[in-house]
Amino acid sequence: CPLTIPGGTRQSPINIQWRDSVYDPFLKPLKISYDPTTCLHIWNNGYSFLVEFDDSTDKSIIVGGPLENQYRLKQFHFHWGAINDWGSEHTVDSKFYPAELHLVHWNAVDYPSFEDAVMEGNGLAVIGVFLKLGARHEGLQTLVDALPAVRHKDTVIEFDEFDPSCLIPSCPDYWTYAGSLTTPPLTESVTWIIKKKPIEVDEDQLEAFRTLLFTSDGEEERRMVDNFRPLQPLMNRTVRSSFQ
Ligand SMILES: NS(=O)(=O)c1ccc(C(=O)NCc2cccc(O)c2)cc1
Ligand SMILES: [Zn+2]
Repeated sequence: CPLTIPGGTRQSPINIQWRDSVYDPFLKPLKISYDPTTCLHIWNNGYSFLVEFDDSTDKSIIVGGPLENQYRLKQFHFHWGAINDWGSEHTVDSKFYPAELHLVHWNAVDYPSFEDAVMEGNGLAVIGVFLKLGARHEGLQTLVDALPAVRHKDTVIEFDEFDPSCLIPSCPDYWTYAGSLTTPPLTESVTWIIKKKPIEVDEDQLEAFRTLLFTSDGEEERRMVDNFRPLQPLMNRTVRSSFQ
């Protein structure tokens, strides 16, 4: 079944060709309501650093946009480059951003667990936010200050009272398309919602991401950079926009 076999028909990331995206007037505004008390910890999983949330209730959810029902926030993480010329997973008109934020949600209405939802075509919804070089981002700084404590793979620290909506641009415009996870198992279960407007972060904040390591304590150090998947073919898909 194409849903679970990578090399399938709806792989991510893709290049978003602005002029080929189709305005869909029936797309609703995306409603985001996160409860900062659901924030649990930050951990370095050897691919990226993730901030994980308690997803045992509907306290932190998104609804609307292209989604049929509400989805629960499970974690967010980033992808970035060794230098500012690349690092994002998606591109816009073939332009890379230096980093990209992914807020990962799962359909707890139709499925009993994240592990089940990840195998279903409508199981996940990921909000993608581009990061561009500019002013220092105060909300991101609380995260950056915690990174030295998760420098090595498989390290974790408690992290609470963080509201990730501070990392999402207020401009409501987004693109959306049917895609997949961008790391193994690459399952084709993601409704992607890519915000049109990037957030601004400064050079020191991007450099802080690059001080993380793919490797565990005691192993030969390998800097955690360029943790983005190559672009995948669009195949028989249309990217819709919520804006004209
Ligand atoms: N970069 S991404 O947002 O596409 C992405 C989001 C989540 C995950 C993820 O949760 N991987 C772990 C996983 C996957 C399938 C089943 C599991 O139990 C865990 C991977 C990539
Ligand atoms: Zn990701």
